[in-house]
Amino acid sequence: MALLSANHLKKSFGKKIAVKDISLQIDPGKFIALLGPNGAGKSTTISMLIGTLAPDSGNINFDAKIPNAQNYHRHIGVVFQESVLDGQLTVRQNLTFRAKMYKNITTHRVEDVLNEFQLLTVADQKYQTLSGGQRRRVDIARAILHRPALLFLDEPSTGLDIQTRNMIWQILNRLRQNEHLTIVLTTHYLEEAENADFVYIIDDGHVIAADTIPKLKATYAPTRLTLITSTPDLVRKNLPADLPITRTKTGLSIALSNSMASIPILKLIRPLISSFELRNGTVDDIFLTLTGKEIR
Ligand SMILES: Nc1ncnc2c1ncn2[C@@H]1O[C@H](COP(=O)(O)OP(=O)(O)OP(=O)(O)O)[C@@H](O)[C@H]1O
Repeated sequence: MALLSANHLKKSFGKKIAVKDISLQIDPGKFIALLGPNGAGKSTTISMLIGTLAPDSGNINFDAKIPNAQNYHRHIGVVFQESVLDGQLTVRQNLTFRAKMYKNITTHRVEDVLNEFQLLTVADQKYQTLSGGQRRRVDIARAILHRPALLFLDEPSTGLDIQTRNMIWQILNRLRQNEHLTIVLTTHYLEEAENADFVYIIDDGHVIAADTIPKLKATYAPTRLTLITSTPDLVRKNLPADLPITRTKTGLSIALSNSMASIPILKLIRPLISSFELRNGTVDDIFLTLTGKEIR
């Protein structure tokens, strides 16, 4: 049973149709990415999923364990693009204040989370004096304090350096493993979507593809074997006729399902080529194939 499913969501702001038709399903324990360029409709979708914006049409269904909207917010954590914390309060005060909004969150839990997010050294520093990466860690710490089943992250890495991004993902992956946390991420960082269990590619208010990364790559961004040769016709004659081969300036290019499939091919034509190149498909290639444009 899906934790959450959305069917044919649509949302306009005046004449602007931000979300035209988005359906998606969030299964427990999974890491789901909504990938798309600026303005694709990701944040608007998240706002509808978390209940802060009502769709014009379409519906959202919750798992039976989350019977009504009042209960729903206890099961979710949200990290918004803009922080919702008080800059004048310290990190510890912000988290303690948040903890008081829930029953059963002990001081011990606040300290554990500070420790988990490596924030103890800045715990008594005002939030507004923190670096961007430290702030983001506090934002996420706030969002998971009440142990939500489902965490929404709206472009959490924008503007962060690679070390901070890696650190945040180490913590999130630990939470996924230890607490079975389900994550819904919006991003335009292709490398971030690469680790997701399932990806919805969104463009211009629509889901234009939805699948696992390996399946999306196989369909829209195959591994490509490029053969450098001065005798392309001869090489072609020596290869199975059903291979998807195209001519290039310097030889031939073959689309493959995976890199291992190149081995028998290379064995067949080894004496006829001067060199070869093997390139695995990327998430970038998927987006390019689907939309004809780069994501950023
Ligand atoms: N409150 C609003 N009023 C008018 N237009 C809006 C409003 N919110 C969003 N839009 C428009 O709807 C479209 C989708 O916006 P949305 O923020 O959902 O996209 P996004 O994919 O999250 O983009 P980004 O990655 O830049 O956050 C954009 O063209 C945006 O300008």
